[in-house]
Amino acid sequence: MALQRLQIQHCRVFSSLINNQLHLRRNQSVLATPDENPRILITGGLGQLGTGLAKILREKYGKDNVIMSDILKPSKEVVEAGPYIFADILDFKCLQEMVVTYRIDWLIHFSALLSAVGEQNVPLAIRVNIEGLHNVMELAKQYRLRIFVPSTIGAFGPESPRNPTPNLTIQRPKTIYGVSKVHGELLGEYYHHKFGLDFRCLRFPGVISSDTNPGGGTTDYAVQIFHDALKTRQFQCYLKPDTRLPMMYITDALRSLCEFMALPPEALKQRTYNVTAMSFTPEEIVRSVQRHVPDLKVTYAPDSRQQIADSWPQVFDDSEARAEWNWKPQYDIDGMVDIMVDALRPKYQI
Ligand SMILES: NC(=O)c1ccc[n+]([C@@H]2O[C@H](COP(=O)([O-])OP(=O)(O)OC[C@H]3O[C@@H](n4cnc5c(N)ncnc54)[C@H](O)[C@@H]3O)[C@@H](O)[C@H]2O)c1
Ligand SMILES: C[C@@H](O)[C@H](N)C(=O)O
Repeated sequence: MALQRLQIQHCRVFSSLINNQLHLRRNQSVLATPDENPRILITGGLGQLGTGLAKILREKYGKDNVIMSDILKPSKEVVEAGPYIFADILDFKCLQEMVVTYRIDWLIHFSALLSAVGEQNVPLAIRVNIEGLHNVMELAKQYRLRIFVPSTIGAFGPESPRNPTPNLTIQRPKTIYGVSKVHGELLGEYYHHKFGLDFRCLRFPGVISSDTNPGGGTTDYAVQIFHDALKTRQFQCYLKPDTRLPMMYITDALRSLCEFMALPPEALKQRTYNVTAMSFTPEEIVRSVQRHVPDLKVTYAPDSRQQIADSWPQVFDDSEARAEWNWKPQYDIDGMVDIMVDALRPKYQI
């Protein structure tokens, strides 16, 4: 099948003579963001969120209707699961070729450097998180795509109310990650008002999952604790024991995204919503994990991530998502810990 032959390929420059406006006119009728059977492109698809989302969307919309892209070498499992294409988010032509070739309707933009790694390489974070965003936003405008760009609790700063942090409040983040996310929120809303772009954005808290390694965030201690507890029964936490942060189990996070993306445009009163499920501190998750691993020993050695965490929301107010499109999480801290331990226990054979 032609589609299968295209699964792994380096993107070629489609044509130096492509006229974007001509494409826009030709494709307007066929790329009309259908709600029932959209063709979906996920950028940064091999990360923590993309891996799980592709499975859900492929079950719902069909394997060949969900195109994964990233700059990482894919595993055999990824290749066999459906179309995967190498695509650097900084390469506009490459992204454009994917959108045209696969007749994409929805673009889920996950390529990013997260908060802690972003602080280690600010120029790269600016390129990937801001220039990359400009590329996908422009593509979505030109080809009339429905576009999802995740934001984060990291889009707030110490001047924001931290307990709780409402949907609309002052945003003065102190990381390049947060600055790039506020830029994304504002640019998306601007494109929506100016050009009618169907831009959608959820601000996620720390997401906890078992099937991929997290990509260098400040909340990732809440994933690492499971691996260390099951493997060595010892865990060193880089945050202080009483650092409270909003969190969410991945099943809830991805369900919120799928429900939000499936809403008809007229059902949305706003374009950017807070979503969350729980808030806890390191000492609270330690107690919950100790229900399964009673001899777990924990030490605390705060590092530069403490300063980031101290500037972020402690409790996230997602009442507007709950009221306006019925968002409701299913996992609390103990429910999340039970499922994480069940999922990871076989890996460490205890
Ligand atoms: N995981 C969380 O806790 C969380 C919380 C809030 C928001 N988010 C947001 O969700 C999105 C996905 O997060 P994640 O946890 O899956 O991150 P991740 O770090 O696991 O994945 C990001 C992916 O982007 C890819 N990438 C990096 N540079 C790229 C480039 N030049 N071109 C193309 N791809 C590139 C990486 O290879 C990686 O697979 C991000 O925008 C992140 O800010 C995540
Ligand atoms: C919170 C979220 O954006 C990510 N997990 C980070 O800590 O950077």
